[in-house]
Amino acid sequence: MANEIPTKGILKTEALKHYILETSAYPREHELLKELRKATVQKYGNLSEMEVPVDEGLLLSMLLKITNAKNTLELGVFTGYSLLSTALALPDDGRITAIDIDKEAYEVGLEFIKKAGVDHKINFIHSDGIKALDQLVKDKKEFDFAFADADKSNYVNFHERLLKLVKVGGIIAFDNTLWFGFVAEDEEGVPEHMREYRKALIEFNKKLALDTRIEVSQISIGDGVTLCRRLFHRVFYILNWIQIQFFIHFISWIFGYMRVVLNCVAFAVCFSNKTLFSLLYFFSFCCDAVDGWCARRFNQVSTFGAVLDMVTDRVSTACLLVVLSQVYRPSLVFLSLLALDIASHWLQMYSVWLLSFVAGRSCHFNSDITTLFSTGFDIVGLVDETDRQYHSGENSFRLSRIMDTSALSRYGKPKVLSFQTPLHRNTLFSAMAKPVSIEVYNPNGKYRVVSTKPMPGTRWINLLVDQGCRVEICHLKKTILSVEDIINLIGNRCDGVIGQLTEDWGETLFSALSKAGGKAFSNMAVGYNNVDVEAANKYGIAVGNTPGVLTETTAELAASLSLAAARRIVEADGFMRAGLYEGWLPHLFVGNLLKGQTVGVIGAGRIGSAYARMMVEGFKMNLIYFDLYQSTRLEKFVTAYGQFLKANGEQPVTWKRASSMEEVLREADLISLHPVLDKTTYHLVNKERLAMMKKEAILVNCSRGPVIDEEALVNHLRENPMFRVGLDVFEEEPFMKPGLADMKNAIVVPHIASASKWTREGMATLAALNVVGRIKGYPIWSDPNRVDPFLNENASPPNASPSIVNSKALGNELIVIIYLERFCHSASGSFRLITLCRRIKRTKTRAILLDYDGTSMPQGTSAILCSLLALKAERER
Ligand SMILES: NC(=O)C1=CN([C@@H]2O[C@H](COP(=O)(O)OP(=O)(O)OC[C@H]3O[C@@H](n4cnc5c(N)ncnc54)[C@H](O)[C@@H]3O)[C@@H](O)[C@H]2O)C=CC1
Ligand SMILES: O=C(O)C(=O)CO
Repeated sequence: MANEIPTKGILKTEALKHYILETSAYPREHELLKELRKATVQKYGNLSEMEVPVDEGLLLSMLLKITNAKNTLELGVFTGYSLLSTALALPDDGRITAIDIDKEAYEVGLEFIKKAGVDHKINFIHSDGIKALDQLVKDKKEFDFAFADADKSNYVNFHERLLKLVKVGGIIAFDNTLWFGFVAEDEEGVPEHMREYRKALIEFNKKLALDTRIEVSQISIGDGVTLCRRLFHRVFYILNWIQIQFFIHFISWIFGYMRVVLNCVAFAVCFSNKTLFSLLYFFSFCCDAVDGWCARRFNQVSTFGAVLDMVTDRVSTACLLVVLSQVYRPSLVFLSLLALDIASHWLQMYSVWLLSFVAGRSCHFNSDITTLFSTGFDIVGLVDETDRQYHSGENSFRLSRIMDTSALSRYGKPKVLSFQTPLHRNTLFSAMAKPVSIEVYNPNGKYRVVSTKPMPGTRWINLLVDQGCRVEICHLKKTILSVEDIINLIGNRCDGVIGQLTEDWGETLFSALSKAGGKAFSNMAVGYNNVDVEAANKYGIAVGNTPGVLTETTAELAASLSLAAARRIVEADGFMRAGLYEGWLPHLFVGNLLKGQTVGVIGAGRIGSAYARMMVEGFKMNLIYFDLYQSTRLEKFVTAYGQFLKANGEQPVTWKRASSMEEVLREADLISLHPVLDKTTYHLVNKERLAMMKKEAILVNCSRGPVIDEEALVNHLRENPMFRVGLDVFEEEPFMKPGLADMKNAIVVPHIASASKWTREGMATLAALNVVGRIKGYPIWSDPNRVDPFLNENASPPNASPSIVNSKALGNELIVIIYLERFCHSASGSFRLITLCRRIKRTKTRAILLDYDGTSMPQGTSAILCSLLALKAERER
């Protein structure tokens, strides 16, 4: 009994603990964790209780994912249950520094860690905890997350070190902080061998509760886990080493007053003695007053003020020296004043180091303001003249401008700044109230490109950085940025912005961008109804969009909504989850069969055509479409597919180009809207047009919300329960018109039609290339329907902007794109290609030759070679 360890858990009953484990923990436990648990019990028997319990392992895993931790520290590994849980939760490039004095136990788990294929994430340090932590502190390592489960009597010491190692906002988790529940029991009832840790943990818990550097949450899982979120701010001072103004100010202020007092005393003494001395003292006193006035009046901004301040300062000291040496022994006076002066300067200089000593690792000094704003310091002390120009690479910042709230808030991260005047203090505090977070890549880049939102993938960032851009990504926790927010982001100097369809890009923003020297804006969207292109033209700013890359993804969502509406999938899902399903019934959720019915497409552009092809080919539907232009390729596709079906003895599909939209509405069973949103398509589907549709028709909208009059739609849905809609977009996003959410015959999703990983990464890439292309003066890709060369991750993109919607208005040069496939059918095609290539060469037009797979051929490839390649490719097909 003496060395037995009670089972872990502080819950009311064992049964409750088992309930938790059986119900939610064991079913979710990774197979290899299960095996590791068994192996630990086999080797360590009852001591295996030292291992992290399963539900705690799941908590750790979730915490790591929620916090996007990448670099973690584990202190006390034992056989590695929490280590394996962590390794499984971290991304592939995540890293764990694991420290334990017992290598043998670690090796028990290593086998399973290797089996899981996550051993590359672990750096095991076989060492005593304190020693290893000290070394990490010395090496200036930084972690997102730390898990401490080692010698409990050392928790206080671990904590101090971990606070230096875990970044601000990062989490330190201490295990066993309720020590089998013994922390709340009298010592007598606690087994002797467990008393030492009980005592240490009681002390430790008290300390944590009072520690202002952290936020604490005590979790009653296992035998207690305490989560500490590091709050302690890193202090960052921009210093001008010659004038450490903040401290000089503070101390010279004290000494200044001391001098005034001294003067007064001396003045009083001397007055009774000699009139001349009194006059000199009086003069000295005046000098001090002028000194003070100068400091306030000019705030040391103007050189004149600073010089005057300095001169009066010196004169007043000199006067004091002269006067005092008349009264007392000159050498004594001189020496004591000199000592005072030196002491004051010494203090001024060293107070900064003193501060750094007090703040420890948290205090950093630098005069590079770019680093300051990009490294995420929480407190920034500006210790300098307010109008100093800071340089960092090619970026320069005027501190006085940064002091302006709007400019400051765009840098976001620094929250508190030291200051020289109340004016600045107010500005800085109002900036603090509005924290914005900006992530910066390539701080020394030549061109400043701002993205108003983080965008998926990293290729777009890399491409911008490769082209010499400093990339600033706004992480403001606000879904829709206001015009003001974006003006702040643009700031004084900005070459280009990547924005979102939720932002209002009109006159105000284009004017601000133009003033900041901007040349390009790109929507991360194909639709650009949020952009006033005329205003952009006025300021000579290129407007980009991202066509093509989202065609199939968007069409797939339209198809999904069509099926979900036709087969009532969402309604049925809700029914099932509500526990209403009692067994199969002939009438249960009967919907529409699509095969053989007519699909209507309004707006048969890229997405509309792709959707039509999916529905025709996938579900053998007949097509009726309406568009301002004929879609020959779509018609050819349906004709060919119809012939194929016929040849196989099936009912052929048909197509029809409607002469009016109404014709589509009347005839189709399923209608999908894919036009652009402009004046002609606003409320295209209104009350009257809804009434024209079949009572059991399905309407899908993956274009833009205002294409449908949503209020009229809600009424129509209410009056026609068999009419169904699938909506991805809404008239006043993010809101739905009253009543829509209650309609069972409506399926609503939050504007996710283009939300596939590949597409969103591609959209980001196209948007970035639009912007950088224009900044660098590249020509514009003339075929936005074929943007594949820009999306090929294995090749450099062509030196062009993929899609600029106002290229004509701006008079930009277009790139001529030659598709080999168009010329490769015959020798005559090949000859035409040679002629074309020669002409292009002669006229010095920029041209890009596209191979079959969409990759661009090296510039300057000879025409003959191209045609040979074309012929060869044709033969291989
Ligand atoms: N919900 C979502 O997440 C997404 C929505 N969209 C929306 O879909 C729209 C279409 O995108 P794409 O197919 O790539 O553009 P697109 O330009 O290839 O196709 C638009 C088609 O609408 C036609 N059109 C214009 N005015 C019309 C009118 N009054 N009546 C009938 N047809 C008209 C045009 O002739 C063109 O064929 C975008 O403008 C965007 O607003 C696009 C992608 C994703
Ligand atoms: O590209 C667009 O227009 C979108 O709606 C993005 O999903």
